[in-house]
Amino acid sequence: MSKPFVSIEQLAKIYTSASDELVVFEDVNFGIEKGEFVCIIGHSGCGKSTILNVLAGLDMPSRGSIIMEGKEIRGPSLDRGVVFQNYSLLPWLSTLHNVSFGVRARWPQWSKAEVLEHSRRYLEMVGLADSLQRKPSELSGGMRQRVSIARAFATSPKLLLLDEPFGALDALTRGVIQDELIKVWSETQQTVFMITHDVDEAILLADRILLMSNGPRAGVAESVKINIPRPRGRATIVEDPAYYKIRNYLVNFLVNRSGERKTGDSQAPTFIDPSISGVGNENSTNTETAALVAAN
Ligand SMILES: Nc1ncnc2c1ncn2[C@@H]1O[C@H](COP(=O)(O)OP(=O)(O)OP(=O)(O)O)[C@@H](O)[C@H]1O
Repeated sequence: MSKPFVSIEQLAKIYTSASDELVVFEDVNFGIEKGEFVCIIGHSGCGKSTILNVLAGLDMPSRGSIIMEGKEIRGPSLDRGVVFQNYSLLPWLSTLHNVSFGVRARWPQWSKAEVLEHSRRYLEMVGLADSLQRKPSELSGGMRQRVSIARAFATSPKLLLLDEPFGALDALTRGVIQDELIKVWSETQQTVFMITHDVDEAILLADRILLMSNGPRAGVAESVKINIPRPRGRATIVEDPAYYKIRNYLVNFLVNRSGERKTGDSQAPTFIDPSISGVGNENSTNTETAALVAAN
């Protein structure tokens, strides 16, 4: 069988001190297909950001490797774009130049006009056409995160890594930017790996959700297929018959099963399709439980 676009193989992260050894996660194996939107969910400290940082080339695993298009990831590259929760914009540059900075680095042969036109187009997609000349300090948190998203997509990375990009935003802004992310993603069909603590956000955005067991010695326990048809919208997705089955399944895992240890974990995570009859009928529909999980 051919390898997926990105292949995470036997990944482990271990911190050692003079007196102690912390195995954050081990035997992590999964693949990401080209054009796929994959979300990863798990309780705090299980190692989600570490996995994302290894994918970005910003951290090294203690064991195992990540192979992208046949080549091992060993450092940062323009092939991989990252959006962090804290925006990380350059404060002295305007909105437009925060985006064009990356675009110019990506396509050095382009003329200045081409670079600016391309950057402007992505800022328009996220609703910032009227704020091109503003500095980050003159933007709200939501607007700053839109700039980060435009900047990441504008350089057309082969893999886009989103580390809880909406974690610091209020619920209303978060919803609007989720819609914008869906719009940009459906226009570009880029491959996305995203960390979120929000079960509803993951169902809205993902083709597949990876569920991590708790650390230490965390692992990717299950891979949950989200077969709700696209386009998806926040208002309409709840009407899909599969929605609550999937949601219940995820909440049940996080509340009741994420602490379970699997033995012989070295294989791919169990593949689950909660829309199939008999799967995901756990009784945990209430919003409070989901909010609790989202906050953890
Ligand atoms: N330099 C370090 N030395 C020791 N332990 C570390 C170091 N960096 C991270 N850790 C530990 O690694 C674990 C995983 O951290 P990571 O940030 O990847 O988790 P996470 O799942 O993304 O958490 P959260 O959801 O809270 O962001 C944590 O327990 C953290 O304390």
